Amino acid sequence: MLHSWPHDNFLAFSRQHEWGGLTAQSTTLNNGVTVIQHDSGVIEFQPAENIAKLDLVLSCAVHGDETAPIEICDELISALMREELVPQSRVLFLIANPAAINVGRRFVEENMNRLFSGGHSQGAGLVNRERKRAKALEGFVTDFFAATPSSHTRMHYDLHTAIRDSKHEKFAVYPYQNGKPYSAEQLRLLAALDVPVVLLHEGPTTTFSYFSVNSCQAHGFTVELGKVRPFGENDMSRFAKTKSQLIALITQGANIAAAPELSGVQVYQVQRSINRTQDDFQLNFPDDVANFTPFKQGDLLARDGSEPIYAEQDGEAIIFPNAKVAIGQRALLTVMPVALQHLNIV
Ligand SMILES: O=C(O)CCC(=O)N[C@@H](CCC(=O)O)C(=O)O
Ligand SMILES: [Zn+2]
Repeated sequence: MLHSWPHDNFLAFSRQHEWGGLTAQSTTLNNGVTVIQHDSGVIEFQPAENIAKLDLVLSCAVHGDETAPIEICDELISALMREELVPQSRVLFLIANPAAINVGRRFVEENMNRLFSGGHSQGAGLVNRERKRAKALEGFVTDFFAATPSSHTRMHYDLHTAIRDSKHEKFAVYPYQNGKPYSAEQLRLLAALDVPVVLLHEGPTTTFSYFSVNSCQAHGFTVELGKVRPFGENDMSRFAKTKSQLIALITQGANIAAAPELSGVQVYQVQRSINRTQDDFQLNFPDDVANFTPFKQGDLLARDGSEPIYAEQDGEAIIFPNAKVAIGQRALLTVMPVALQHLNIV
């Protein structure tokens, strides 16, 4: 069924059609930009000529309560629709989970960011709307990147905010690279995005950003921009530098001066990804302990049933601790700082 198009706010439209399944519609703006609404929460901007040779995916609301990235994408989409911004790059915006936005929660039935790269099909016969949506989003991203030559720069920023405070307000998760080197240019672009701290995953995951790396050969990152807050409680001035860099990528492409030098980038290597396996999983530190808090070797971090979990080395720090995750899912990451010169960066 075709819906009035173009409507005056894509986020509101997407929240009205929260699980998608809509017929694609397109329009051409006065400035020659083609806009394709592939589905609810899936909108693509094609410049008349992709001068920048950058194909950029910006996703938000993989978790519905992480509102600051949703507000950023909403503002960028509206500015592009009003022709206040003229893209030189192809941009695909994904408002991943409008249903979770509508209930103000991380997810409705299942954590969408554990459903990519086949996660949506694990567990015999288990089907839910987040699994179907995750699979559909994989298709949109695959088709978006496949539509242009592999010589284009392919980038995917999956924009999040974190549940806890963090010693580093903004940081990116650099997904496992399957043995390929890390990109100096991408690290510098992240620093220019006001994201000077990077976490290197130690193996494959079922996150959205790893899907784009592993299945689309894109530069994909989970970008943590701040703290989870309800709509209207974000101090959007804290995201000004990030938003202006996103505008620069959209309007000038990745060949913009990725200003900051690598020397300003801090890198951590994930040491362990600790899953909750028992009903009685408890963290041994309070909720106000921030991401990147270091512990001493031998400190008790958590108990998984009767199994104690200790810090294995002095300075081992915690990331994303969450005792409420589903059984079998990640309850925390531990990381150690690593020197740039020890990494395979090109
Ligand atoms: O603050 C938290 O506990 C989680 C914040 C968040 O949603 N982080 C992502 C990280 C994904 C990745 O490891 O690339 C997630 O947990 O899905
Ligand atoms: Zn998130």
